[in-house]
Amino acid sequence: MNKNIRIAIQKSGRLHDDSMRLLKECGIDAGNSRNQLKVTATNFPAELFFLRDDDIPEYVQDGVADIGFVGENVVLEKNKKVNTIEKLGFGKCRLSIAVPNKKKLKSVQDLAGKKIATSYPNILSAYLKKQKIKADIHTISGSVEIAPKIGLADAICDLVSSGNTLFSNELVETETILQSEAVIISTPGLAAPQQQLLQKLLFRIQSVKRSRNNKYVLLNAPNSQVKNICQLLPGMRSATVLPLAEEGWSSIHSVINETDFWNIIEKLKQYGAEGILVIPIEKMIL
Ligand SMILES: Nc1ncnc2c1ncn2[C@@H]1O[C@H](COP(=O)(O)OP(=O)(O)OP(=O)(O)O)[C@@H](O)[C@H]1O
Ligand SMILES: O=P(O)(O)OC[C@H]1O[C@H](OP(=O)(O)OP(=O)(O)O)[C@H](O)[C@@H]1O
Ligand SMILES: [Mg+2]
Repeated sequence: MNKNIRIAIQKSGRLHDDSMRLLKECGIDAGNSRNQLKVTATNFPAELFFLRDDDIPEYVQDGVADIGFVGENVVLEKNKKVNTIEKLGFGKCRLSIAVPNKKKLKSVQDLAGKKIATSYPNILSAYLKKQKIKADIHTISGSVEIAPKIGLADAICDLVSSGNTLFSNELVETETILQSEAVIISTPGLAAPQQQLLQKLLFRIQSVKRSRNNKYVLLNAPNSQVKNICQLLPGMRSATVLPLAEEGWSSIHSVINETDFWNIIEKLKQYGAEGILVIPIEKMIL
């Protein structure tokens, strides 16, 4: 019986490096795996399969791989029988409809009877059906943004992140169909040993994600403000307060969420905090 968990990762492309980095931060090392299609991790019972991202949902559905790291956009488009387990926080993008900026196609309704080029025919057709619009979907596997310019389509439906590709092809986004990021998918009916390994991996991934979203803060504050500052910085259980050598002052240590960071820093300054240090956290285990 296989004692390893088999993990499908994109071979090359947008998700490869972030997937490998995440595994590494979870203590799973695949050594120098650049040109191999299958490697065995050295310090975790895992095998990594390097595949085209389009194939990952099917391999996971069929149990060839136990789990896979892949974009939600691909999971929805392929519509295979897999379970989506966890968002990974990278590969963030959106699937949008865009039209040439000189054309008068402002709303979705204007797409009726038009030709739309996309690599996501299933997601697009479900969306158009929901909007009760009949349009002609033209499926292509890449370079979608060029389609209107070469007379292949009136509009496109493709992934957008910075918007640079749309801009340089004189396209404007009119509708967002889907927000996407990389996720873990798993095969239905995962065997017990692999289920245990998946739980172990998820525990590690959640600790890494939490640490990426939080910062360790150290600061000095007058004793009169310690209570106010501790309310602002509740930390994991509570802030740590230590006396400074200088009478009347304390050092406060805590953890804050990245998204609250600047708002809280401003308030800390108002409470007289000084010498504020903000330090990345490597792992965060509750
Ligand atoms: N511009 C982007 N910004 C952020 N994430 C993106 C972007 N474009 C795509 N992604 C995410 O990364 C995934 C992989 O994108 P990539 O362009 O590498 O795919 P691909 O060319 O189909 O690769 P493959 O050779 O494996 O088939 C996409 O499915 C999506 O989830
Ligand atoms: O909004 P932007 O930041 O410009 O990103 C969007 C582009 O990124 C993706 O392609 P990618 O660059 O991965 O190349 P590919 O088409 O070869 O997959 C996507 O298909 C868009 O073309
Ligand atoms: Mg692909």
